[in-house]
Order: sequence, then structure tokens, then C-alpha cells
Amino acid sequence: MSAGKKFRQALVNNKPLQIVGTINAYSAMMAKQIGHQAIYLSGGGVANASYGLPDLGMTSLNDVLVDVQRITSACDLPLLVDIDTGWGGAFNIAKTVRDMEKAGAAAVHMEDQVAQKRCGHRPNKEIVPVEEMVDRIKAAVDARTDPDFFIMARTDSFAQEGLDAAIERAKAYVAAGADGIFAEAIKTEAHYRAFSQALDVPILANITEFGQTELWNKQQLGEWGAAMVLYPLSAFRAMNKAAEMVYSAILTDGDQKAVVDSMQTRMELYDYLGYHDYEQKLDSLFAEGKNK
Ligand SMILES: C[C@](O)(C(=O)O)[C@H](CC(=O)O)C(=O)O
Ligand SMILES: [Mg+2]
Repeated sequence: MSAGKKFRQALVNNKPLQIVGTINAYSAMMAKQIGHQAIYLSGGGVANASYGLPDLGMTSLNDVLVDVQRITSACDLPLLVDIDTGWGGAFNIAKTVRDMEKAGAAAVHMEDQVAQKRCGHRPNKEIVPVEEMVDRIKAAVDARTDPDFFIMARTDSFAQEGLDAAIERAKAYVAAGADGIFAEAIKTEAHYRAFSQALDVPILANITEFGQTELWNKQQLGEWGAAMVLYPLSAFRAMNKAAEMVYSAILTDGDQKAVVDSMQTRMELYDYLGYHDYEQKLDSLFAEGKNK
């Protein structure tokens, strides 16, 4: 089954489908073993974690592809990738889609901000005219080789243009071939219901922390018509806080005794990696004559 097909299957089997951000290959393995059905690579996350940069359109296609390949090599859950604005004009967007498919991604979301983009939950975003975004979507849809590869259009227009205009944009994006709509930074039950009633493609709710949206439960969001619920940076934020505590404790206390109980143990680390299977294989293949 292609990655795109797996993503579509997960959408059918889970209403709504929870999609968790996995900042690296190991996180993706954990998410899968814990029972998640779909994972996400955040554009902001790649910029922050892999490059130490803000989420301001400074990373490129190749920067994101490296992390996509690492994750898809380690985990076979369908991966949704944040491709920001697609990184250029029609030909660049076509290349982005083909490269993402080849790298094993199942789905992408592309937004209607100007190339000099911002985080969707920050002020002063600038949006391209609807025609320009429609062209972006057509280029993306035309470029895919797997018809199941899922191309989601994200609209950042709610903040500037309001609900009705944002829905009109979403309709135009669906008419251009978008398979789903990411309604960025909408806020209330009425907003979610309006989007899902106006459109007959799956709608994504971005439940990112410390932003514009309340931390709605998946059950509520499902009732309001959301087909997907995204948690783009939740584990990453928690990992950062944990690292901060450990770095501070080591510096202040001179040892890590106070924080060791909050750490994943060596065995827990190995369990997610399937370490023992590797070790057994090594022993059965090469044990003869070694360490004896
Ligand atoms: C989803 C998002 O595009 C991301 O890059 O993860 C961000 C998330 C965030 O900054 O909290 C966004 O919503 O713009
Ligand atoms: Mg992003």
C-alpha cells in the first residue's frame, strides 16, 4: 500500500484522525508503538530543532527532505509534511511534491502565505491573492505520481479576512484539486462547524499550544466536523522543557540524581528501538569464535 493510501485509510478508520508531531525518527517510532495511526513533520519544528532557526520561511526543500527521509526510513506510519508555501513557483512546487513522494511522505500541506511566511499563530501574516494559491495547488496536484498522495491546502486568511472570506478561499482551493483543508488559527465551535459544513473534503484542526486555538478535545472537534486533529509540536515542547530541567540540574547540583527519575531508562530506550532483536541477530550471525 502506498503511503498516500495508508493516510487515506487512516482517515477512514479514525474519526477524527489524530496526527502527532514527531520531531525525529525515534519520536516517530515511539508514536507508532504507543498506538498512533499518523505522524507529522512540522516546518517550524524542522527550523527550530534541526537548524536552530525561527519559523520564518528560512528553511528550504532539502532541509525538510533530510528529516522526512530519516523519519520514513524508521517508521512506516503515514507522514504528513509541512511544506510551508511550497518553496517557489509552479516548477518548484512540482519538484517539492515529487521529492516528498519519493522520500516516502504520505501527505503535505501547503499554505497561502507569501514566501516570507510566519507561524500561523503570530500576528501580521501576509496572504497571496486567491489566484496565486489556486495556481500553487494546481501545480502540486498535477505533479503527484500517486493519485492517493494527499495534498492539503492550508489557508492562513482567517486572521486578516475573516470567516466568510476564508471559507470562500477554501472552496476555491478544493475546486483547484486540494484533497483537504487546513483551516489555520480558527477559534470557535462555530468556525469549525462553518468550515466543515461548507466543504466536503476533510478539515484539519491545528491544536497547537500557546497559540490562537483552545486545546479542544478530539471528541468535540469530531462533533464539529473536523476529520483530522494536529498536535504539531506538543512532544517537542515537552522534550525541550525536560532537557532544560536536566541541563540546569547538572549545572547546579553537579550531578543528575535529582532528575534521573524523570528520564527514560536505558531499557525503555532500547525497547522502542527493538535493540534486543538486533543483538540476538548479531549473536546468532557472528557469535562463533567471538567473546568466547
Ligand atoms: C503547524 C505549524 O505550521 C508547524 O510548523 O508546526 C505551526 C505550529 C506552531 O507554530 O505552533 C503553525 O501553526 O504555523
Ligand atoms: Mg509550519
